[in-house]
Amino acid sequence: MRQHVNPLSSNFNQIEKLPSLSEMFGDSKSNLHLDIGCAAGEFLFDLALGNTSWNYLGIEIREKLVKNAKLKVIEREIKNLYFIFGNANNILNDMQNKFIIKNIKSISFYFPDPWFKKRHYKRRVIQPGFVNMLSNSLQKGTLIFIKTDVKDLFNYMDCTISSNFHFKTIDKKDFNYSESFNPIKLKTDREKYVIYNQLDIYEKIYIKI
Ligand SMILES: C[S@@+](CC[C@H](N)C(=O)[O-])C[C@H]1O[C@@H](n2cnc3c(N)ncnc32)[C@H](O)[C@@H]1O
Repeated sequence: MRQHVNPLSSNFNQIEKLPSLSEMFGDSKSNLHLDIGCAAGEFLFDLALGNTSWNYLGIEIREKLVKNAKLKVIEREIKNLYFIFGNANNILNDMQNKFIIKNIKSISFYFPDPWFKKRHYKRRVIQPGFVNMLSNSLQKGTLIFIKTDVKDLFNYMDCTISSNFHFKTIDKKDFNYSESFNPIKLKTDREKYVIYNQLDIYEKIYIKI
């Protein structure tokens, strides 16, 4: 099992300067989806190649994975996909990067690192302060998708997001995926593993009101 990267390490205090949306994407006006903790980005490559009318942005804290993903984007000449290295919390809290939050239509937190020990909960990517920042900066109507196979982590994320009154739960049954960032319900690597091993999946969708 891989060692989780501690996002609170000072290694991640330095944030890479992000290019503008028009430097990141061929058509900067397309709807933008942000995937937080995208690992090697396989899910985003599948989405970007299958759904060229959306732009996709991945943030990942493991630098090597991001370097490789960036090289693959260049080699394959994909114009609607971009990767950022670093701790998502630091990147999105940075004033210079507010333009990203203002422009996103949806965010996914799919199978984030669970950090099982109570003293490590503060390393989990979804934190009250982070949700508060999102609620202050996201446009109304922006969607947040969470998924995990860890019940305790699901309860923690759900409680953190639901206790912010700017976010309302959307009933999954009423949700029309065909117009979302993931029209054909592609799955992440972790989700494929979880399904193969017949583990439970806990998920929820929220909308900024
Ligand atoms: C369990 S993996 C899941 C990967 C992928 N989302 C999936 O469903 O297959 C969680 C990923 O989140 C990354 N990660 C954890 N904390 C992060 C943070 N604060 N910012 C960015 N990435 C983070 C980890 O390095 C890891 O690649």
